[in-house]
Amino acid sequence: MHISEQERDAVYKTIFSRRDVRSDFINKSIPEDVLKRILTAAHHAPSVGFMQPWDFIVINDKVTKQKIKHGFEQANSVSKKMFTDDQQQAYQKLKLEGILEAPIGICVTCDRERNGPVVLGKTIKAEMDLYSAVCAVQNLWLAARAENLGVGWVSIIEDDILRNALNIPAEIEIIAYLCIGYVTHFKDKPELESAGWLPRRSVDKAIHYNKWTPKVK
Ligand SMILES: Cc1cc2c(cc1C)N(C[C@H](O)[C@H](O)[C@H](O)COP(=O)(O)O)c1[nH]c(=O)[nH]c(=O)c1N2
Repeated sequence: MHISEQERDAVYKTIFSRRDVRSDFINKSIPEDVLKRILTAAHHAPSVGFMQPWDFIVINDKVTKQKIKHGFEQANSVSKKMFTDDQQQAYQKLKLEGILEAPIGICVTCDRERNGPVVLGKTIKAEMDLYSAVCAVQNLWLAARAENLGVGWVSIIEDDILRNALNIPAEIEIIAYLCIGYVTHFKDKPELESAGWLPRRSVDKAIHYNKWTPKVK
């Protein structure tokens, strides 16, 4: 199947305008068919040995979200103290989640035992199932952007909070908690860039030919 120039441009537009959304969610529900499309896109991610190790828990219950928000708050206050005094000042101004504002949350999990103990492509590097589940997250993130839905990844939370709130057994790995919803707008730049936390690194510094070479940050 040939991809036209216009279709190619739409893919790049989606990639470059995707944002991690925390503060711009609006109170508008996501139609079932739209949700199904983005989850189907996630489900079509590449996976080691075609293992498809992911599951998607859709959270729309307020009490459950409140438990998760509380878990974030606890983890965030611990996290803040890990930074230098100057960084702490900047850190506390950042909004790092939209758990209650987003109409739904999606927890992406990884069943490491799916399809048995020996998996094609995972025989030497056991962590490949986890990376596969992250590929599903990225597919979801981009599909959501193409649907004009914002997504925010919340990783400042202990797994046990999500396990208890969402009934996730110990043998299932937690990959991501995502907040999803329609937004007032998509910001032009990452919030951490606008806030002066870190600049975007030049792509040329990330590209190496033939061997890894140390480069300035
Ligand atoms: C694995 C992982 C985990 C997190 C994130 C991302 C990823 C990939 N990001 C979002 C992150 O800050 C953001 O992607 C970068 O700042 C770049 O911004 P854009 O995504 O381009 O808007 C994120 N953001 C946030 O506000 N709270 C969080 O806990 C996390 N956790």
